[in-house]
Parts: sequence; structure tokens; C-alpha cells
Amino acid sequence: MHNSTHNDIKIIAILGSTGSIGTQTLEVVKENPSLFKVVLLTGNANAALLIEQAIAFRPQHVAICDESQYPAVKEALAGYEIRVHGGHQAITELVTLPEINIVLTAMVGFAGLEPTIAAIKAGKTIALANKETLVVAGDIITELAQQHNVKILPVDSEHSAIFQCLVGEENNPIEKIILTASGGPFRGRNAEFLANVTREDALKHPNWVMGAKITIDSASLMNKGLEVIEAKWLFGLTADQIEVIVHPQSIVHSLVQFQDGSIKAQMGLPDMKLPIQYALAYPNRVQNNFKRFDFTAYPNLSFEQPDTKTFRNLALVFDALHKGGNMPCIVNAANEVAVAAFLHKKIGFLAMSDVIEACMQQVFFIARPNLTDYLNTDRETRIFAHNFINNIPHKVLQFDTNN
Ligand SMILES: NC(=O)C1=CN([C@@H]2O[C@H](COP(=O)(O)OP(=O)(O)OC[C@H]3O[C@@H](n4cnc5c(N)ncnc54)[C@H](OP(=O)(O)O)[C@@H]3O)[C@@H](O)[C@H]2O)C=CC1
Ligand SMILES: CC(=O)[C@@H](O)[C@H](O)COP(=O)(O)O
Ligand SMILES: [Mn+2]
Repeated sequence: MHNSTHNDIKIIAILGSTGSIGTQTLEVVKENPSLFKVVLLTGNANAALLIEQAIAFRPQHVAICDESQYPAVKEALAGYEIRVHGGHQAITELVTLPEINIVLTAMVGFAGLEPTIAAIKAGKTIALANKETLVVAGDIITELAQQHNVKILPVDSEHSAIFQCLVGEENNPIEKIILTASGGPFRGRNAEFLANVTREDALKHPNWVMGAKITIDSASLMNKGLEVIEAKWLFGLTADQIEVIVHPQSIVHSLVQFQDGSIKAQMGLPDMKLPIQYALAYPNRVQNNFKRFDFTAYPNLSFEQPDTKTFRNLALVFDALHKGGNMPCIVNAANEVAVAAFLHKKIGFLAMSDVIEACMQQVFFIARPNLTDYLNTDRETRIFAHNFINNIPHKVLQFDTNN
């Protein structure tokens, strides 16, 4: 384990550097060259951006998961002292490089699980954006982190907020946490309206610019469901200690209530660079020029109950949490397939919850899964979900007058 003082440079691997979190992380690194240096950048298919990032930041290694893009990246970086790797397995090996202090997991989906496990086993601090890792196998990840004395520092804005509220409260038990949700672009809408929304409608998040998958998750409230499970594992809570409240302005990023009833909140403008910087610089705070919050510009911060009858995903996630075992892993895989199908206009918005519910009912339940069980559950759920989608009657496919 490397211990850093305020003045030590931290050596960072960014998994998913070509995405929304990845590119913002590079902005933070660029602003703080005396604090952070990247040694590994990875992308899935965006070879052009990965090449551009490699030339700008000069990491020792880059890896592209989509092996068909490997020759292009290799050729473009031939004149530089940068080693180019291809395929998923390369990432799982590269995260163990001895010089790495922090692995920032910003790839999307289940693909984050195995590299994160490898990084923890190698003793690396994890700056965790990839919430799906904890949703799928939170028990294994948190136990491994304890065994290897590894910190998991949250990047997700809500969890960073809670983490920041807990500083100095190490001996004070949490009564409950309150996760804020924006409510997404369809807040206040009914099922009749949701039946006809398109991918373009759902991709218009009111407050955050993010990757497509998490943006759809936000619109369906699945993002908040995934965050409930993420919070359970990060902070050692029961489902009953986690409340979700809709806060359309996304200024209060989340809250912690202690046993004396006192509530602490962390606030600020919606900008992921702050939680990214906090995770990388932890335990220090670093001066920056991010736009500051002005209370008078937001005279009405509001809060309301989530509508879990219309947005069924959140209720399904609480069911999955109460059932435990491999049920959250089933929910995650079903949701990944459903979101991809929605983005490809194969199913409508409401059908995403149908896919998840059917998988929860039909995929084999395992009360005490091991890692192999999780990998099998993920694979079997995807097969079941694809079959289910292929059998959905035409009338519930996504309706889009533009096509
Ligand atoms: N965006 C945000 O503000 C927030 C995001 N998060 C979480 O962070 C993670 C990343 O989100 P976001 O940055 O928005 O997503 P993006 O879709 O913008 O970026 C995803 C990144 O992962 C890479 N990637 C995609 N599929 C795979 C795969 N199968 N294997 C390896 N790498 C892959 C992409 O590569 P390429 O582009 O080259 O294909 C890209 O670098 C998600 O888990 C999300 O829930 C959490 C809080 C906020
Ligand atoms: C920026 C971030 O952390 C996202 O997870 C965000 O919270 C999504 O917004 P919703 O509250 O709409 O899910
Ligand atoms: Mn979040």
C-alpha cells in the first residue's frame, strides 16, 4: 500500500477514460499536474479519443477493449513511449502494475467487476464510479477490500456527499441516509405518458450530462435503485436505513441522519469534477476554479416522495435488496439488457421494468452466491432477458414518429 502525503504525486489508472467520468477525470488531472499523473488509460471502442488522450497525457500504457480497434491505436501511438494493449483481459492485468496508487473505475456496467477485483487484490485504492460492481457483487468486493486493507472511495455524487458528511463521525452510528434523486426528465408524468416516450426524450437529463446508460437509468429511477444498493455496501447499511427523496434541483447531493436526529448534507452545483477531485485527493481538499453555488439563484430547493407506482424500478430494487443473494445481480444484468434494447428502439420505456421483473421471477435464485455464481447469473439473466424481449408483442415496442 502506498501512503501519500499532501505533496506526493498520485499515480492513477483511469478505466473508461473515453467516457463522461473518464474525460472529466482527465480535466481534473490536467488542472493538478503536481498532484496527479496517469499511467494507464482504457477505452472500449472510441479509438480516436483514446489516441488523442494518450498523446496529451503520455501514460505508460493504454488499452482498448475492442480488439478490432487495437491495430489503429497501436499504429497511431507507434512513435511514442506508450505501450498499447488490446482486450478485456489486458485491463485486469494492467491494474496490478506496481506504480499505480489509485484505480478510478469509470467504465460502464458489469465489465467493471473483474478489473476492480484484480485491483483490490493488488492493494490499489479504488475510486469507484462504476456502481454496477457493487450492485452485482457488493459482498465479495467489500470483503476483499477489508482483507487487502484497500479503501473504496466513492465518486458517485450522492455517495461522495455521504462520505464527506461522515468525515469526523467515525464513532457515531448512522440512523439513516437520504439519497437525493433528480426525478429525471419524466418526473411527475404518469404511465400513459411514459408509454410513448422515446430514447431522445429519455436522454434529456434535467441537470447532468452523462453517458447514455446512466442517463436512461436516471429517467427510469433505476439509477437511484442501483445507488441504494451501492450505498448499502459502501456504508454498511440495511435497506431500511436508506431513504430516497426526489430533489429536482440536484443541489443537495445527499444527507446523513445521526442517532441524535441531526442531519448533515453536502451541497453544490451539479458538477462531477468535484466528487472526482475529492476521491483522487482524499483526504485533502484541493483549491479549484469550479463555479460556486449562489443561494440566491436557488430560492426554492424542493423535495418530494418518489412515485414508485409509476417508476416501478425503484420498488423492484428494494424487493431485490430484501431477497438478497444473487437477486441484485439479476436486476443489474436484466437492466443492462433492457436499457440497451430501449436505446436501440427495440422496446418501449415501460417494458424495461417488465424485463427486470420477469428476470427476477425466472432466473435461478442463489441465496449465498460465490463469484462464479455471479458470473453465471449475469450470463443466464442476459440470455433470459434477450429471449423475453424477442417475445414482446409489437404493440409495446418503442413508438417513434421520427423513424
Ligand atoms: N457520468 C456521470 O456523471 C456518472 C457516472 N457514474 C457511473 O460511472 C460509470 C461510467 O459512466 P459514464 O462515464 O457516464 O459512461 P460513458 O458511457 O460516458 O463511458 C463509459 C466508458 O466505459 C467504456 N466502456 C463501455 N463499455 C465497456 C466495456 N464493455 N468494457 C470496458 N469499457 C467499456 C467506454 O469506452 P468507449 O467510449 O471507448 O466505447 C467509456 O470509456 C457508470 O458505471 C456510471 O453509472 C456515476 C455517477 C455519475
Ligand atoms: C451525477 C450522478 O451522480 C448521477 O448518478 C446523478 O445522480 C443522476 O441523477 P438522478 O438523481 O436523476 O439519478
Ligand atoms: Mn449518482
